[in-house]
Amino acid sequence: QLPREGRDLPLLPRLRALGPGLAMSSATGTVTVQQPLNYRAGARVQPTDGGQLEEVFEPATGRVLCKVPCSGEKEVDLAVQSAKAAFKIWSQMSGMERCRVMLEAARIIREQRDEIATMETINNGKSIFEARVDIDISWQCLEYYAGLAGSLAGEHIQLPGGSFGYTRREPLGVCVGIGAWNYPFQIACWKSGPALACGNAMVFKPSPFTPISVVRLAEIFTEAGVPKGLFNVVQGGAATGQLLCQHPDVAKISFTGSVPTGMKIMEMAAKGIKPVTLELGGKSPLIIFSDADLENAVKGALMANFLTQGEVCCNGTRVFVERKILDTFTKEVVKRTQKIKIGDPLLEDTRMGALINRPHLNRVQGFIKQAKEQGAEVLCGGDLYVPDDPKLKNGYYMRPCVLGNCKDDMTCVKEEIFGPVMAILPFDTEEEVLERANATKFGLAGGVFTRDIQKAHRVVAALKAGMCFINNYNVSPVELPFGGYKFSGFGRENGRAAIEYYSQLKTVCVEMGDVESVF
Ligand SMILES: NC(=O)c1ccc[n+]([C@@H]2O[C@H](COP(=O)([O-])OP(=O)(O)OC[C@H]3O[C@@H](n4cnc5c(N)ncnc54)[C@H](O)[C@@H]3O)[C@@H](O)[C@H]2O)c1
Ligand SMILES: C[N+](C)(C)CCCC=O
Repeated sequence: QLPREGRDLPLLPRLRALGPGLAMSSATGTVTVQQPLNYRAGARVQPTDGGQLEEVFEPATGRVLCKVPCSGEKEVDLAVQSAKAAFKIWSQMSGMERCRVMLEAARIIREQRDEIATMETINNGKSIFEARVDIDISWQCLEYYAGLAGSLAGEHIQLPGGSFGYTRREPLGVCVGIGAWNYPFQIACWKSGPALACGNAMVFKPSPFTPISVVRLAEIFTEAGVPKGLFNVVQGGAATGQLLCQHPDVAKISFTGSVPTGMKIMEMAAKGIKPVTLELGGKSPLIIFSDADLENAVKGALMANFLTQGEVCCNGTRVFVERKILDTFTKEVVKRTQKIKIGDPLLEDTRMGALINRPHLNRVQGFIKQAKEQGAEVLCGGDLYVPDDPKLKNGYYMRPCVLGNCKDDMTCVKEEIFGPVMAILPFDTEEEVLERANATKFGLAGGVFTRDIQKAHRVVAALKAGMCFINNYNVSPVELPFGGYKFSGFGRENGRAAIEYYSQLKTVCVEMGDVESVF
C-alpha cells in the first residue's frame, strides 16, 4: 500500500503499485489491487471506519481483485468536510483559472488513456477496444467543460430610472456523484466535468463492483492542480450512498443507476430539499423503416445492443422492423451477431468481454429462459460461453442473443435486461410503431433508420425519449445533452444543458434612485 500522496509518485511506480504490471503490459488474470481506494484531501486513504469488506471481481476470470472496506458515517463526513474546505478555494477562482486546471486534467487522462482503459477493462470486463473509447469520451468531457468554465456568465437587465438587475451563475457547493458499474470512469467524468466547471466540489461513490478507476481520476485532478479535497472518493454500497445523500452539507445529488434506487435517492433528496439529477434505466425503441440503408441499419442495431456486453442504459433493445424487410434484416443481424468475437477483453480483436458478475449473468440468463417460455424464439446466442483459454473458464461470458417472434407484452420486451439481448418486433405502419415504441414506462433513448428525412424528424419528434438518434445509435458526443424522460429520470449530463443542473442563479436588483416606500 502506498502511504504517500499519489501526486508525489512518478507515473510508473504508481501504476505498478496498483498491482503487478498494471501498465500497458497488463494481462488478464495477473493484477491485484493493493492501494487504498478511498480518496480524501488529495490522497488515497484507508477509511477511518471501514466496515464490511466488498469483494471486487475481475469479470474476465472470476478472480478477486481486492476487498474494499465500505465507508461509514465518519469517513463520509470527513470526505464531505474535505470537499467543503476545497470548495471555498475553488469557487472563488475565475472560470478561466478553473479552465486551465481542467484542461490539464484532460491532458493527463489523454496521455494515460491506455493505462486507464486497461484498468477499466480489468474491473468491468468490457473489451479494451471499447474501454479506450470510454476514456476518450472522458477526457473530451473534461475538455469541453473546461472550455465552458470561462464563459459562464449571468445577464444584465435594464430597469426603469437607470436601475438595473443582473444575474450571477453560482455553484451549489458540495455535490455528490453516485455511479453505476457499466461506465465507471466515464460516469465520474460526466458528473465531475460540469460540477467542477461551475465551481463545485464533489464526493463520488462508484459502484462497489467497479471501485478502481475513479480513484485514478481523483489523483489526476490533484496532479492537475485542483485544491486538495475538491474531488473525493468514498467506497461502499447502498448504506454508504445513503449516508452521502442524507448528509446536511451536501447540496446536490447526481445519480446514475437503476429506477428503484433512483426513487430512494429522490426520497432522501426531498427530505433535504436537494436538487437531483437522475440518470436511470431504459428499454429504448429502435425503428427500422424499409427504406433505410440496410447495411447501416444492421450496424446500428448491433451498436444499439451489444456495446459493453449489452450493459448500456440507452440501448435500443426493442428493434422494430418494418415487416417488408423483416426477414432480410433479421438474417443479416443474426449473421453479424454470430461473428462478434467474445473472449479475453484485453485482447485487441475481442469485441465482447465478460458481464459484470455471476449474479448478473444468471439474471440475464433468466430473462432468456423466460422469453422462451413466453414464446420468443432464440435466433442466435443466449447461451453461456466458455473460452478455450483455461484462465478465463470462471469468467462471466455469454453469447450475444437475438430474439425473434417477440410480442410487446413479453417480459423480455418490457423490462430492462441490461445484457446482450436484442428483441426484434415487426411493424406495419408509422402510426402503429410510434404507439408501440412509446408504450413503456421508460424514456431514455430511441432511434430511427430511414432515408426519408421528413419521416425521420417526424418520428423522433413523436418519440417520448430524451436522447434520439437518426441513422445511427449510441454515439455520444460530449457536446450533446444526455438524459431521460419518464421513469428514465431527469436532469441532463453533457452539453451546455448540464450547467443548469450544477449551478444556481442569483438575481441582484440594483436601485439607482431613492426608495419609494409605501409606508
Ligand atoms: N441513464 C444513464 O445515464 C445510466 C447510465 C448507466 C447505468 N444506468 C442504469 O444503471 C442500472 C445499472 O446500474 P447498477 O446496477 O449499478 O444500479 P444500482 O441502482 O443498483 O446502483 C447504482 C449506484 O447506487 C448505489 N446505491 C444502491 N442503493 C443505494 C441507496 N439506497 N442509496 C444510495 N445509493 C445507492 C450503488 O451502490 C451504486 O453505486 C441500470 O438500470 C442502467 O440502466 C443508467
Ligand atoms: C456512451 N454510451 C454508449 C452512450 C453510453 C452512455 C451511458 C449509459 O449507460
